Amino acid sequence: MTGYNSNGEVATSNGNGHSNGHSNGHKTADYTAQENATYPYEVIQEIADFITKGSGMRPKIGIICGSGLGSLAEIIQDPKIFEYEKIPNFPVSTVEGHAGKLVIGTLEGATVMAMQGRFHFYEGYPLAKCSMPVRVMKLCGVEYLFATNAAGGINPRYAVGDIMLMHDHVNMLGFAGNSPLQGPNDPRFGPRFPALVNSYNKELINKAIEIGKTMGIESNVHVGVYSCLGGPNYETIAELKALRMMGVDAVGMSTVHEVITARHCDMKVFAFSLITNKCATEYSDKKDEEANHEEVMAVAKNRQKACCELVARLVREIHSNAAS
Ligand SMILES: O=P(O)(O)O[C@@H]1C[C@H](O)[C@@H](CO)O1
Ligand code: HPA
Repeated sequence: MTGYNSNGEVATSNGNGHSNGHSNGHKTADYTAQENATYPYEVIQEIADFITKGSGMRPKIGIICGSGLGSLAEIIQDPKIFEYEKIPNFPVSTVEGHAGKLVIGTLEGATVMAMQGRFHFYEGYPLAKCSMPVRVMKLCGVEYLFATNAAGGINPRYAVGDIMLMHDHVNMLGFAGNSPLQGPNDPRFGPRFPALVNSYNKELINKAIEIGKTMGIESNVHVGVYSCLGGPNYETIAELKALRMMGVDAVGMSTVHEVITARHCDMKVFAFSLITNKCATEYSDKKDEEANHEEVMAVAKNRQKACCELVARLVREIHSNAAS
């Protein structure tokens, strides 16, 4: 099978389907040359076949779990679990709070696949590689992408633990000339120049607002604009001020390239940020106002129940509407 080895060269996998180039047990990013970052359709198809044949399932909804939100995948029943390391040509997760497992099974009657662990630009992966699993989902049969993330709240009205339903984004990596769609375009995935207005499905946002009301958390649910920066460093005060002036409500290091890839191949997208920290937009010497990953993980753990419930109820809505 054709793939890429850790030097970015075209490689042929061995008998057990491994060609990830990380056999020494270290979880380090599998560096791939930029020119090889766009996976050919056939390679994506092989990965999708590996998953659908291995699980005997064709999921309709794909879920990407954000930092510390891997428990979203633990509510899936009768799961078939694939470790990323065992999936041919799949990258590996290198970040704490991203387990590196693909979980396929049933949630509220629907067949879903969830990524417990996503790939970030700061891990050393090109954007096309970060969002390649979205194309795998598409060829597995996924029609709806749910993407979740941990983010810093810039909107002063947001509190730690709130949920922001994404209705738009500002693609800062795109401003810098980076896109997951760079390189040759394969029209079997989508058009060369996709439009991104209305990327976030309004019907799903409205349903999620209603679900928030029935959960009694309506005052903790917002609708806002997310921006992705490259990371891994958190933002400076000047950057946060600039983002706020641009209309950004929450900032993180993911999701946008996944959404672009999903919209390119015509998936319906629902995404939300869990606000894990408030971003200071004024200068201060207070150490406790500095963002840190431990706090992000701790807040995510505290709020995982509400996040799981929101996801499960929205999946139920989609499934019951499709069945009726
Ligand atoms: O994968 P997400 O976007 O949820 O993770 C956020 C961004 C960084 O990876 C990390 C920073 O604490 O959390
Ligand atoms: N900035 C960027 N990414 C984040 C943050 C933040 O404040 N919190 C969680 N992920």
